[in-house]
Amino acid sequence: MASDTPADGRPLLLVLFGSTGDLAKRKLYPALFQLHARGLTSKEYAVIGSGRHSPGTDDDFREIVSDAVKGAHGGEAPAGLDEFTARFRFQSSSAEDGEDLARVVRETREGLGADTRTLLYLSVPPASMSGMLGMIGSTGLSDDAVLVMEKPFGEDVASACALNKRLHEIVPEERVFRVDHFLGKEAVRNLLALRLANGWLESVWNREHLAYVQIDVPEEIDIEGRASFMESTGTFRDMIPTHLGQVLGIVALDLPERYGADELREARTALFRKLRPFSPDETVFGQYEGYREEEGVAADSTAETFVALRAWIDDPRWEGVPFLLRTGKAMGVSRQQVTIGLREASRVPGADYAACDRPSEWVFDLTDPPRFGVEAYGKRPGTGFRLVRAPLMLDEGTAFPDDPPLTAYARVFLDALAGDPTWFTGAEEIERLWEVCADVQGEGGVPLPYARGSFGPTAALELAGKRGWRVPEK
Ligand SMILES: NC(=O)C1=CN([C@@H]2O[C@H](COP(=O)(O)OP(=O)(O)OC[C@H]3O[C@@H](n4cnc5c(N)ncnc54)[C@H](OP(=O)(O)O)[C@@H]3O)[C@@H](O)[C@H]2O)C=CC1
Ligand SMILES: O=C1O[C@H](COP(=O)(O)O)[C@@H](O)[C@H](O)[C@H]1O
Repeated sequence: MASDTPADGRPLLLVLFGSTGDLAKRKLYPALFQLHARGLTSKEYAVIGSGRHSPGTDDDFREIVSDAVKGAHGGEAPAGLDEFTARFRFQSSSAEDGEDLARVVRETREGLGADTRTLLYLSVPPASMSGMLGMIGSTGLSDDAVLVMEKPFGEDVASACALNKRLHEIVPEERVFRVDHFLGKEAVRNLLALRLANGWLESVWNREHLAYVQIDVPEEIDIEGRASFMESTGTFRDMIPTHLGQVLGIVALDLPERYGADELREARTALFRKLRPFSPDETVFGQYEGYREEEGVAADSTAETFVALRAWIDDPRWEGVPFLLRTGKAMGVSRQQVTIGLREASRVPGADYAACDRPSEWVFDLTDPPRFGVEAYGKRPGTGFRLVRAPLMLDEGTAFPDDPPLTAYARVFLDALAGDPTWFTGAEEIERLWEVCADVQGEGGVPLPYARGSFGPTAALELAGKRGWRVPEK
């Protein structure tokens, strides 16, 4: 396993399907540039962007890439940008027609050298994955290539199983990397590291000491032009069986005896088998006010832009501990936070607990750069014996200035280049997660409206019970 090493000396050809999409522009190009700037890619490499609609000439495409990288650098061109974009070109393709692309790939590989490694990255909507795989197989594009596939993997149990079957017809599992970029986040990996490295933590990581777990990913952004994605996929499928489900897996799994890809996957799969199927009675779908007026959205759309749910794990470690999951667009704040609430100590008469409105909580910020905090209470200096919040915070972004963290997508690329599957998802766990979701999918009916800038419908606030959701700070 060589997760932290740059790609070996072999030349690299990256073919990016969905290269004009939101993900490519906001995350993939900046991430690739981060690796390029740090010398973490192969020395010799080329990128072919693809999609059904050409953005124009290769130079037009390079401008898209260039703008995306500048966008991630405060609008300025970082050093080396031209050298980076010069490696890009565009070739159209679709599920029906991939011959021109296959020819360009062959020519580019010949130019780079016989030992060129080819990485096919599918950043296309879930409904188009299967057709694209058919084309990739029939044109021979998949021969010797590594396939990297975006989430959500399928749209339900049946389509995920069918997609896995189709995938294995064209490439063996060793060459498949199913991305869930939350598993690329330093903070998510750190969650596992903290559990592995701190015996005291693991000894209290259970129902005796923990009262609840909240996995909260509110987003201030609305759909920002991604109408067709939201209309066809919705927030539930976009986020729950994927990112929030995977984070739940890392929080709740039984620690494996070895740190390795198979062991971690098995531990998550075992946990997901114990995850009780989500119940429509404990799930709230919402849609922000004004969503139906967005361009490309149906006037009577029932797509949910928000979901909150309470989940349970049927296992002695977690019996009675609610796992609260929430995410949505156009909400009051942007955060990616795991909050673990500790059981409250009994209160000692005479001390002033007035400021202790919440129990002690461990708070993990999953954003780049990551932060980990303990919300504890201590004595307020001065007269009396008044207890106050005494938060302790480790900011990993500034803690290691010589080695700043890579973005989640830079890690995803780096791991795929190094052939390290440890932080990618497996077929079985994905299929199980869709099973857990089955009773809720399609049961949402008309989602409840919520005001832009709020924290979702009232019914969702009530799911969290008397402690409520930890309100993420601005
Ligand atoms: N945006 C984000 O923040 C994130 C997105 N993702 C995942 O990345 C994938 C892409 O999302 P995103 O970029 O937002 O989507 P967009 O709708 O913004 O872009 C989709 C891209 O795929 C191409 N595409 C669309 N339909 C087809 C088709 N039928 N066949 C081939 N190509 C097609 C589009 O080009 P053209 O129409 O020219 O073919 C476009 O380049 C999705 O699976 C999503 O879940 C994952 C993490 C974050
Ligand atoms: O996969 C997705 O994730 C993003 C949020 O992740 P981030 O860490 O990249 O901000 C979400 O906005 C998007 O809708 C979803 O498709």
